[in-house]
Amino acid sequence: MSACKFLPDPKTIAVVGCPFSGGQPRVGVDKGPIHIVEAGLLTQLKELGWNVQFDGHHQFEEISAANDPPIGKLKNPRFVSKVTKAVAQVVGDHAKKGKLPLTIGGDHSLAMGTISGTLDTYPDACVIWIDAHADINTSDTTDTGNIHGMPVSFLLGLGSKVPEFSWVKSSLRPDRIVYIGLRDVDAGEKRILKENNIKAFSMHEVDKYGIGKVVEMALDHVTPNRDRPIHLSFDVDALDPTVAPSTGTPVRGGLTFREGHYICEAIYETGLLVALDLMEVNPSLEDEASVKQTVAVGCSLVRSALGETLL
Ligand SMILES: NC(=[NH2+])NCCC[C@H](N)C(=O)O
Ligand SMILES: [Mn+2]
Ligand SMILES: [Mn+2]
Repeated sequence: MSACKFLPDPKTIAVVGCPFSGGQPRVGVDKGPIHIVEAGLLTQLKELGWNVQFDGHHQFEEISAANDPPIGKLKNPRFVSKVTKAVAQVVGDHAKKGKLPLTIGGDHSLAMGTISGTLDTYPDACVIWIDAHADINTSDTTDTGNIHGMPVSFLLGLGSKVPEFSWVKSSLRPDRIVYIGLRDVDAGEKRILKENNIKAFSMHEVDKYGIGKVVEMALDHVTPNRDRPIHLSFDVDALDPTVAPSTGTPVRGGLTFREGHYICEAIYETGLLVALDLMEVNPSLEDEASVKQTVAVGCSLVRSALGETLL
């Protein structure tokens, strides 16, 4: 295992299971991590040569805010804030101990926490965000009020400040994040991407250049000298719904099975990966075969990002 330049031996993955759905309205995404672990992911990672540490899924019920009316348009703001803050702490602690945090969601609002934890440990880290969506709405631009559509704006410090989220590490620079897979971006989000010069490779660029070139260009943008720690945040809805059907906001025209895995393999090969998120697997959506397929593809994406090769 070549693994990561930033991690001491023995190479250890700290699995952070986050059964959380408060950043969006569809029930079931909180069951994602349980299904993924039950499918045998931890054993599979051990077989790749990793030490795997898992202290059980987080129990967020205790911190659920009973009285949590919207703040502006934001839904469940206190609950999302408390949970993601706890996740930031856990992810940051693991990273500071030289482990690679693997966070399994749960909805994508969790990335506010995971990336805050990464930035706290590696201030010059960059983020590669794989998604059908840009998740960069601000508290001002959001149509839905669902916080899973907003984590990136908080991390960049964009939009009106929401005191509830003042703990979020808003030190991410707009030139240290790059997107791949976008195809459902709200009008306000398009404006934000342009105004902040944020690099994004939509499915149009994947079609035009091919995934190999796109990943190379993405890496050239965020780490031209291949020396910065990488946080990979993978929303399973980046994949085409025929590949990963069980997710809350599916959008047709997505990444193929191989394109998704290629991204993960290529990022592993850089030796720069320091943290990984797998988000938005919802085992309550679609039929049993679809759930099995989505959980299996989630596991194999993670294996590819953590060193599984085809040969
Ligand atoms: N993580 C996700 N699946 N996000 C979907 C976001 C959809 C839409 N842009 C919104 O703000 O609500
Ligand atoms: Mn998405
Ligand atoms: Mn997302």
